[in-house]
Amino acid sequence: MTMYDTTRPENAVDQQTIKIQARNVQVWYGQKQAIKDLNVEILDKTVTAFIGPSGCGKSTFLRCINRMNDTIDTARIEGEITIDGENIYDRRIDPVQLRAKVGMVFQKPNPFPKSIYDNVAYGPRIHGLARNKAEMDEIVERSLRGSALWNEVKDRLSEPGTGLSGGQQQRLCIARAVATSPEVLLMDEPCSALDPIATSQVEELIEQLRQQFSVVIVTHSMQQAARVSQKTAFFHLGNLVEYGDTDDIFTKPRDSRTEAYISGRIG
Ligand SMILES: Nc1ncnc2c1ncn2[C@@H]1O[C@H](COP(=O)(O)OP(=O)(O)OP(=O)(O)O)[C@@H](O)[C@H]1O
Repeated sequence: MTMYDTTRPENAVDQQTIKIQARNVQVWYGQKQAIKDLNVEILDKTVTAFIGPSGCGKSTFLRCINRMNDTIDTARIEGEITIDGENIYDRRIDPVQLRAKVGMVFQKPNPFPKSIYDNVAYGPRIHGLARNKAEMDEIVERSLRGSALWNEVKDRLSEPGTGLSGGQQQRLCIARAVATSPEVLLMDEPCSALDPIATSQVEELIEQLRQQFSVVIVTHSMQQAARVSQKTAFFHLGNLVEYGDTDDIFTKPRDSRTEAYISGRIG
């Protein structure tokens, strides 16, 4: 008997296509190294959880996958990250286009100070994804349905997104991220500001989203990692210590540091 439930049938990995590949990735903030020689292959149509003690580099590596670290002056990255075989740090890649393809949801729901409709329409508008109002309406509805929010907001699309509850705001942010039809969705502790009911709604949503694309989630909750992910990566002091099937990481970790973390001895 284990303390983590990894036995749900949907936790079986049924897709083996590599979506994201990182080779010899190193990241520095000024003189301080935050990621040390990281290699990993992240699968398509799979939820991958990043776990590990605070400050071990989970968010740093997550932000490498859509080049959000480009916005931090002191951050410097070496090595290679490819998505579908294409190096995302190539000079020809436009980071804004990349971020439409690799969406991100943050810890704290951060809707724009705009209407619910305009929050979702924002990305499609700047990327020219709709030719007319009818097409935009369709994208907004599809995205809100996809983030399990449509029924709650369909009669008040012109009201401010900031007027929704915390859990609704986070689902609005997920709708905003999926509106540009991304191929990868990065989630940095997406439930840490939510109550248990909103958390379970977002977790159900994650399971649906991974039918369409690759989801990578940073979480401090090992129960959550066990519930939502099929693959888990354990980080410690800037190293990716162990990566494998979630069931294996939680039931028979190979590295003593992983074992110590999941059993609550380091954290
Ligand atoms: N903008 C930044 N400037 C300088 N150092 C940073 C910056 N962001 C992160 N760091 C440092 O890089 C290291 C890794 O941080 P990171 O946020 O990636 O860890 P984490 O595992 O996501 O932590 P947490 O679980 O607490 O969010 C830490 O030592 C942190 O202090």
